[in-house]
Amino acid sequence: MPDPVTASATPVSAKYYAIVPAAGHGSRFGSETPKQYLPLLGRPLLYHTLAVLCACSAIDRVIVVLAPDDSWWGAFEWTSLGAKLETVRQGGATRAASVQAGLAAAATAAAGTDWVLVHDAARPCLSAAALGQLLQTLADDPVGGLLAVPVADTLKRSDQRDRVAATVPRDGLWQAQTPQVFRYGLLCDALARFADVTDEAGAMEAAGHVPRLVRGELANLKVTYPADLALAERLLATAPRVG
Ligand SMILES: Nc1ccn([C@@H]2O[C@H](COP(=O)(O)OP(=O)(O)OP(=O)(O)O)[C@@H](O)[C@H]2O)c(=O)n1
Ligand SMILES: C[C@](O)(CO)[C@H](O)COP(=O)(O)O
Repeated sequence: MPDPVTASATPVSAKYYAIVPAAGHGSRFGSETPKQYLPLLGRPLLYHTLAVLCACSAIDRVIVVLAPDDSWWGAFEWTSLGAKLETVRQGGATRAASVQAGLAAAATAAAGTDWVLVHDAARPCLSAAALGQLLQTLADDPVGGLLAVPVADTLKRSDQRDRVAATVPRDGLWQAQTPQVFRYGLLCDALARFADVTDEAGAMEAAGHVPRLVRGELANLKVTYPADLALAERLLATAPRVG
């Protein structure tokens, strides 16, 4: 069966670069060890995140953005993930700044029409199927888009005493995930102009583009609080993502 990604109509010359911002401190998680290095099924959480990207045949390079003072990366063994992996120690004060450092690292080789996938270090449960679906759906897209899931719960807005101020209509609301995949040149331009955003799609929207929402999986959760790590472990234990 042909690879659903490489068999798409994207010109063969278009390359795919993955950027993994991994320079956060995990303040909401509250651990001394940054959450991306916490153990998950015997390996650092970040290993699982990178394994799915490194195993994807369409992706040419996987650029991990570390904090300049990161003292954790060197303590682990990453060579089994293969030759696509590289690091830059230029993470910034915000996620957007870290992503921009990754984009700069790709600059010497990347063409404006190449694709760049940005994927949170803190999302270790991305499945190869969801990644393939994302790339296949966007293959002919002029702009790009992101994995997301439609909001499934009733939404409440709170007042300052944690009492309900309003019920918010959820029609048309989605939870944004990563990877977020955009044309390299468009994303560089958008983030250079609009860096006060929490995701790449936000910068693209501010620049006047209309990112496409591609339905993902709830299992692609972001490890934000300690309970998320236990959930991620159960998900990965019952459905390994790679190998
Ligand atoms: N200055 C920053 C901030 C975040 N990130 C990365 O961006 C992703 C966003 O996830 P998030 O849960 O917000 O991570 P943290 O910023 O580490 O967490 P917190 O906001 O709780 O401090 C993570 O992979 C994180 O490492 C980054 O590379 N550089
Ligand atoms: C990019 C992101 O994962 C989309 O859901 C998310 O916004 C990043 O985390 P943060 O908590 O907003 O920093």
